[in-house]
Amino acid sequence: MRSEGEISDSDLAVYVAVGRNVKEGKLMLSWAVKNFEGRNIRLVHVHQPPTLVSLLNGKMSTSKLKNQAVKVFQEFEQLKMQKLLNQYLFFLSEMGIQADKVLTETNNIEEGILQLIIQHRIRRLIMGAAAEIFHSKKLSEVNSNTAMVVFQQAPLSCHIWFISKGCLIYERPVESNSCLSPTMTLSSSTNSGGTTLTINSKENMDVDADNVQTVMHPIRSKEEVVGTINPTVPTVGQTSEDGSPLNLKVKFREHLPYSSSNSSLDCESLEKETGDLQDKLELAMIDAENLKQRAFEESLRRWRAEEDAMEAVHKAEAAESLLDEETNKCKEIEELLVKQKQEMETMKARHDQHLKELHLIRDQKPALESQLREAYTSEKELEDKIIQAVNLLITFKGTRDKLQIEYDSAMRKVNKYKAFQNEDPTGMSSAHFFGISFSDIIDATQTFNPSQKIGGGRYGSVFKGVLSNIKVAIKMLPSSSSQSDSEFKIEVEVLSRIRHPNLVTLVGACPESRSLIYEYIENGSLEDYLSSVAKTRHLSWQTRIRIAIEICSALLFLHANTSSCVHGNLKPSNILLDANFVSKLCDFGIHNLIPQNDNPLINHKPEKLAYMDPESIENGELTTESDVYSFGIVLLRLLTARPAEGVVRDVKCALERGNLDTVLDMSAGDWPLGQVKQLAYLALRCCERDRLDRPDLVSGIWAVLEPMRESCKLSQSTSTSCMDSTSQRKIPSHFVCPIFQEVMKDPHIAPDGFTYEGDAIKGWFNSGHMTSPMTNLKLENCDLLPNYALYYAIQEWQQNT
Ligand SMILES: Nc1ncnc2c1ncn2[C@@H]1O[C@H](COP(=O)(O)OP(=O)(O)OP(=O)(O)O)[C@@H](O)[C@H]1O
Repeated sequence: MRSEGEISDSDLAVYVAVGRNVKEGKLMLSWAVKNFEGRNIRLVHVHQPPTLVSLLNGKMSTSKLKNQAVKVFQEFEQLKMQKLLNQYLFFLSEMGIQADKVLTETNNIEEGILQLIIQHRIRRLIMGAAAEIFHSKKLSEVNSNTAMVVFQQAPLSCHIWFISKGCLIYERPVESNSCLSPTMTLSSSTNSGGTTLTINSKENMDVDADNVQTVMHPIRSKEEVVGTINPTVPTVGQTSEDGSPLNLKVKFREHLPYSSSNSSLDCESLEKETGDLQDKLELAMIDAENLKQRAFEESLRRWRAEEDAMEAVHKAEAAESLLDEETNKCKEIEELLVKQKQEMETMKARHDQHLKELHLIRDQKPALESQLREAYTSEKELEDKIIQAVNLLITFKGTRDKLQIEYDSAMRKVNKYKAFQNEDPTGMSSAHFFGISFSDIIDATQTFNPSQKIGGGRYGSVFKGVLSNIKVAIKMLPSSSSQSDSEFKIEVEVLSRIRHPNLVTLVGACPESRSLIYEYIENGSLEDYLSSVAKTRHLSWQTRIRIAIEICSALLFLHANTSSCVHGNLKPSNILLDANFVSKLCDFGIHNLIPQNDNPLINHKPEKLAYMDPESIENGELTTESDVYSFGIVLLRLLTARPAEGVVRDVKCALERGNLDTVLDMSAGDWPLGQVKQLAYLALRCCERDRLDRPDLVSGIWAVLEPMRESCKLSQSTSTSCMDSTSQRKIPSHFVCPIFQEVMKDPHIAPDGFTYEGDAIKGWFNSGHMTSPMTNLKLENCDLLPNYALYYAIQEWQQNT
């Protein structure tokens, strides 16, 4: 408790009543700080709670509003108020002033201010002089109902400053004899007429009559208050002519302090007073207009507030519908949950069922696994059986193919044998030689005397000898052959029937010793001439071309034969030259007497392999194209006399470089380069690795060689330079009949272009042949022409020798 006369905090503090107009409030605070430096500043604020019931304006009862919405609205208003006051506090704190605040909550602002003055024993109060819209520095009077009510009803001990736009408009100083007793209490009661404030104070009972009248009289309304200030103005209840309540503005300076001295009025003063009253009435009218304006603004504010309330109601309704929706969703979710629960239970039941089945399967697993193992085993067994069966099938197929080949070969031989049984073009029979015994062979070779040996290769050794006073060459085949005697005899019989001027004649055989007996050819082999180092035995280019033609003719004959005999071993060492340098092929068809298994290629010398068709080396198969390949190499050797290995490469290079003459064997004389080039290209084509790329013997090779025959003959007859002396003394080869092998007496030209002895060729045709004895090619006719030129040449040669 504070003792009487003791100065309290509130006695010294300056209270500043601030409203919603922050700008005005801050100006007031600035004024207060400036004029009351060092004093505590306290904010006075009356919070007007939201009047929901009035805002709703009967459109909706509060009961309809959810309590929650009301609460939220109130909290929102409180927050707004706090924010407002915080702005003031912050404003002061920026000036270094820590301020307090005193608050109250009531609908009536002036009532709230009065309550706070009394409650906090306020001695110094600063407040706005005008309503919010009327604030002005030029304001000369208090222009606010609130200010007027506070002015009128505040305890006289409270000094009040009325401020507008930061300027002091009016000041109500403290009455010298006024004081507020600490025991003073404030009671307020509300009746239908408005608020009544009563200050109960013993001391107040002693103050002068004017003050009592001002402060102690119950106040029923603002108008009544105003009316009590000046008895000359109209009293409460008075209305203006337009019916609006008269709200009279009081000019404080005129009325305060109030003077009670009334003297008798004379007429002049009465008129003056009437004039004053009229002025006041006009002022009151203006005030009434202002009030009307304010009432309109109030209505606007209220309308906005109503709008806000309606919005809040809508929000509340929306929230309610949202709530309903959420409730419905909740229900749906609950239903869904129930459904899912049921599904879960069903699934669980199924899961249990599956689990049971799984257990059952697990129990059966070992049995199934053993079954599977058994199945695997039987599958493997079956697979093995299938593989075996397939292998067996392959073996059977191979055997069948082999048998088929053997059968075909046998059939061919049978056909060959049959064909040759009917053929004996020369009328020569060699059958009498087939009974040659091994002892005859021993005698003929002088027991294989090495001096009698004239050759030897992979097909055995060759001895010269004499049988029945005939010079023969005996070829001793390898004795290890797996061929039976009967097979050997058949093959030999077939070979012995192949007769051609350019083939060495097989005259007999000894199956016992596996030996073949050939006519003896005097002049050695072509290899002897080509590889002669001393070049003492050289061949002219004409002879070489003729040999090539003869060999081609012999091959044509072999290939065109009904049994289509492949030579299979064509090389210069198997081309023998007789006394007239007529070439004769030996060893033809010998590969049929020595099966390939008995004659591995591995034993071949590289020089000999060079003549072999690369394809036949790879697959062991001999074809007519194999002979073409060998012929190509022989031809290249005739041209170059170079070793068989590398001759293809050498000639190719020379042709590419355009200097073929550098690789030619110049011991043959002056090669006709045109023909040589032609022959070189032909030979290279024969040596193509792919069989299909090689030329055909008839259309590709014979067609090139045949035209060279005549030119070659003419050159040979005119040229003597390249012929050795021995050959000049010998019978010219073209004087000899290809069939009889004798100098012709009656030479005739046949349709194949060759000249034969008249009787020999006629006998050939008469025995039913329509082919050439030289080429075995079919002849168009059997017309013969006497070759008189040759006849006279032979006559001349015979006379000379
Ligand atoms: N009928 C024959 N008249 C004269 N000499 C012959 C006769 N047959 C073969 N010769 C001579 O025997 C040689 C060797 O011939 P043979 O065919 O056995 O051996 P090769 O050709 O070198 O080898 P391969 O056995 O591989 O054919 C011939 O070069 C030739 O000199």
